[in-house]
Amino acid sequence: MAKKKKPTKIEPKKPRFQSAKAFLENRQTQTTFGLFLAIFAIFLLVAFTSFLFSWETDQSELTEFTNKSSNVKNLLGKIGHSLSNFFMYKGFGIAAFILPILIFFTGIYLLLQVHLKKIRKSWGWGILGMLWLSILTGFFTKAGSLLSGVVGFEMNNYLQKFLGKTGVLLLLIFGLLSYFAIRFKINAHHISKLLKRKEKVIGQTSTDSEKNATQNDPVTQKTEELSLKPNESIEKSEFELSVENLQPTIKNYLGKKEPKKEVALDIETPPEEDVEIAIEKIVEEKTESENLSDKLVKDFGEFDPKLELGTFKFPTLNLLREFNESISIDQEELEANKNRIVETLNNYKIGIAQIKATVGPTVTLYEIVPEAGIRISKIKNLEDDIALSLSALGIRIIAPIPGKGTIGIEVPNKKATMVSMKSMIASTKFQNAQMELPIALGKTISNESFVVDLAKMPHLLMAGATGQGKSVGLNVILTSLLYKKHPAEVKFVLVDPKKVELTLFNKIERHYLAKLPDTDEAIITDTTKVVHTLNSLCIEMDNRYDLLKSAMVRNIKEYNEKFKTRKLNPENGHQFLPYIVLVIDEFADLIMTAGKEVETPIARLAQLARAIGIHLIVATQRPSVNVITGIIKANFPSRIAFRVTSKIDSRTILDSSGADQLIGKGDMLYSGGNQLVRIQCAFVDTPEVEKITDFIGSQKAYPEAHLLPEFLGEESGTSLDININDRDSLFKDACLVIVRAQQGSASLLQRKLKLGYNRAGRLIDQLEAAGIVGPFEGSKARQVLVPDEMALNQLLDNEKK
Ligand SMILES: Nc1ncnc2c1ncn2[C@@H]1O[C@H](COP(=O)(O)OP(=O)(O)OP(=O)(O)O)[C@@H](O)[C@H]1O
Repeated sequence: MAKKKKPTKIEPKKPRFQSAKAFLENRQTQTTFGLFLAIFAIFLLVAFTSFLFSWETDQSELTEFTNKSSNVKNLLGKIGHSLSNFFMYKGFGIAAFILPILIFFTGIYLLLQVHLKKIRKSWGWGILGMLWLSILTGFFTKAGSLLSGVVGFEMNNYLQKFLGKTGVLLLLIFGLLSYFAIRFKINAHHISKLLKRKEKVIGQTSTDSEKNATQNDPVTQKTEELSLKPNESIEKSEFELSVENLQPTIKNYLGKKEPKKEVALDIETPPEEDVEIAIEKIVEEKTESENLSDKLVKDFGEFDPKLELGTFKFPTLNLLREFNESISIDQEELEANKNRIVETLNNYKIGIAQIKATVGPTVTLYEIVPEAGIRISKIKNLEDDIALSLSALGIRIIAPIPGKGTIGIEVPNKKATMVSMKSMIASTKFQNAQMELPIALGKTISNESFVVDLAKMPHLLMAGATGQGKSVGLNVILTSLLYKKHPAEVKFVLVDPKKVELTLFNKIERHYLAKLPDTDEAIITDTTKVVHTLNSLCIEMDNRYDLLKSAMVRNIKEYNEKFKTRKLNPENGHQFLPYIVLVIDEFADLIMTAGKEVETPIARLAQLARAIGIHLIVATQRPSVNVITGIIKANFPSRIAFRVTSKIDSRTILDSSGADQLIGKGDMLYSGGNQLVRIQCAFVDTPEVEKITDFIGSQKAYPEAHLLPEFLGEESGTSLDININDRDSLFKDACLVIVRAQQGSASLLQRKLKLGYNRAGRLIDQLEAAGIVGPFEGSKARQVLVPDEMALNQLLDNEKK
């Protein structure tokens, strides 16, 4: 639409006109412009009409345009007069009246948002008409006449020099006839038909005998018949019909040397010269001048996922506590540490060229430039000795500091400074973070706020011995997201086997939590539900991949952008996809009770879920290899280690030592792939979290928590008539374990076969059905009914018969 209006302004290749284009396509702009054109057209019309009567008297005033004392008679003043003078006198004479008409309709079309294709055509014809009319008027008038205007007269004059008067006249006639021919699609047939119609009218007044003669003339009769509309029936006498059938229609075609095939096909058609083919009017298929989704966006604006909770208010900063966070630099402490470092290194014959201290919230980094020729590994090997001589816990030596040619020695401060959540949330870095899921973790050693994007991580593994700040860390992550993301944009799935850590988030269930259908509590505390939820998330993941595929995008961000700009039809199942953050506290506990049943879906999610916006945060107290298995580790490139008790644990989490030298209380190492960063985790207290969840919880919420797809897990069957073919693939192994141990317990199977509780329970049921173990006996293990392996084999063989 706008293309026509101002083509130069919306040149699509030039992105700098993007905003101008948006401005021109804006509904309000178009309405205003349309109104302007309509009013301007009326202005011109009045001015032109008035000009017809006043032009001669007003002519002298033209030079006095700015002179206030001079007046014109034109109803629309000097401007009206000047415009009329320009378009009529100097332009096209009375033909200029076409101009306001064209402008008026353009304005109306813009107002009504009608397709502008038609008006484009009208402008073409209008301008041609204006030229033609002005030449015509110029033909009959003298120079200086208002009828033809200067343009009309001059053009006429010019043409006459080449074509002569008669030539110009013929040209004008030709112009007029071609106009009718093109515009109204008039051809020779129409004219002949018209003439015949006239004849017919005359015929109606003639005598009966004449009428019969006409009827008997098959040619006339046929023409008339065909010129009738198809639904107009005419009664024919038998005579007429027989005459019609007798017509040797083929001869006419042969005479015209039509190709044989066509003759054969058209053999039934009446004589050609009289047949008029009714050409169905070509209906031009409606086209849209702009992309429909653009139009939708223009009319309704972009889709706003936040609209349903449009009044939602983000938690305010004053809900968070303030601490005294100014780091006090203890000059004496610094000096003493420096002296001891220099001394210790000198004892080992390591000379120092330069030393620099950076005081962080919990540790101070001494950056050392050793003298030339000193081997870095030598310093690294002296780590324990230096720590001893500095008599401090948690010395960490970074040799060399990546990206710098220096060696770092981190020494804990005597007095650690707390990093409050408030300072993190208020930091410009967090506030201005253009991230999908920004997390304000804490402050680095150089006191910089450390903000990371969970969406880029894309999953986070968190470990640390008990009491070192893991739960606080999880709360920091969740709080960061609550301060930055609208309930429509992110949903949490919380797994908390300890049942205490994340309970506070229950208050925001209908805002931020996701849960399985038909469950009461959104926060998951029992293992069976965890397995179901993980499998349900896998289904959600598959569904989301299908959506991405059908939308032809690569990730959730592109998908949501496409959805927002209304390029995806909700009727085809498309919807705005919120990010899903799955938080699992006490992962070790889960792995112990459910084993592979949780490991497999977690690994699957971790491997595939990044593109579709499902992110995992897994926390564990026990960073042993049977909890953080290779498969889990491989899929969690981002890891956080709080203080752990051994170097081995540190290696399990970070693939390097260091976490064992941390000082606890939120002191942590963050590994985002290849580099370790020491961070003092922000501190958020339970009362603070409570205030935030209260603040959010008291606001208008969705009717229910975000529902995950239903997962129909195979519940542990209790029916004893289990089909042999439906048995678990590990049934044989389970039989052997039970018979050998002579103990019918599910936990034995769990341990020996590394199974989850559910599966082990199912196996026991199958064993009972097969008569290998006895019925359930409360807390006691079931009785084993098969004494040894031989008896077992016999039993199983008998079953097959
Ligand atoms: N970032 C921090 N800044 C200051 N103190 C902290 C920080 N994080 C934790 N602490 C202190 O450590 C204590 C224990 O933290 P937290 O409850 O997070 O430990 P945890 O690792 O979750 O322990 P557990 O595994 O037993 O639940 C807190 O009560 C607090 O006093």
